[in-house]
Amino acid sequence: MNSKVASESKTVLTDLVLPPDTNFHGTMFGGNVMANADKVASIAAMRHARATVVTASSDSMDFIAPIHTGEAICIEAYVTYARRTSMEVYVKVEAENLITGEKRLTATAYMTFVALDNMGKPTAVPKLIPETEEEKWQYEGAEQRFSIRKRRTDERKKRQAQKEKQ
Ligand SMILES: CCCCCCCCCCCCCCCC(=O)SCCNC(=O)CCNC(=O)[C@H](O)C(C)(C)COP(=O)(O)OP(=O)(O)OC[C@H]1O[C@@H](n2cnc3c(N)ncnc32)[C@H](O)[C@@H]1OP(=O)(O)O
Repeated sequence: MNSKVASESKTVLTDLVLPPDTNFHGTMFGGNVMANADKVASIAAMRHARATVVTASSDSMDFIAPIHTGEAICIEAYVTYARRTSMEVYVKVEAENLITGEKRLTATAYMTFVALDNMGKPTAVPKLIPETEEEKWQYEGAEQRFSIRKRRTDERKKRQAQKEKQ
């Protein structure tokens, strides 16, 4: 299967944060941030795979700073690593003060998507070629993040199997 460069998957969304998107503090609901991040990241994964995808997991999403009503939410995502059928996607969420132009980092996450074929079964995706320094740094860290994720998944499967035996 062909290889693809990371920049081919890059996906960006900018939206205005309005009162219905926000909570009692006048800042954007964390759940809304996560839903938007999932949407942008899934587009990045589909651009890489050129297939439909499902979200398999999301590593912890760190909420670093709030996004206020009237600011823009800017989300950027790209594929950082491709395994056989799964892809790791890095998502970065920033807030932009539209008057001053100041941008702040507000959240980051690594999400994993699995490409599916027409039968809904996992299907192979192209390998990833990192080009920029940041892409190479992300690519090199992916193996370690994968092993942490795998340990978590294996432990869950083991506990589940033990429960089913009881
Ligand atoms: C005009 C018409 C156009 C039509 C065009 C329509 C386009 C419309 C597209 C919509 C797209 C929107 C995107 C929304 C995204 C959701 O909202 S999806 C909804 C939420 N997610 C789900 O419901 C997923 C539920 N989970 C599952 O279905 C299964 O667990 C999975 C993820 C398919 C994996 O199944 P499995 O049996 O474990 O498969 P298995 O073969 O063991 O593993 C497959 C791969 O998954 C990986 N994996 C499995 N579990 C995990 C895990 N927990 N963490 C990380 N990786 C994992 C494995 O490592 C493996 O990776 P590779 O080594 O192959 O690279």
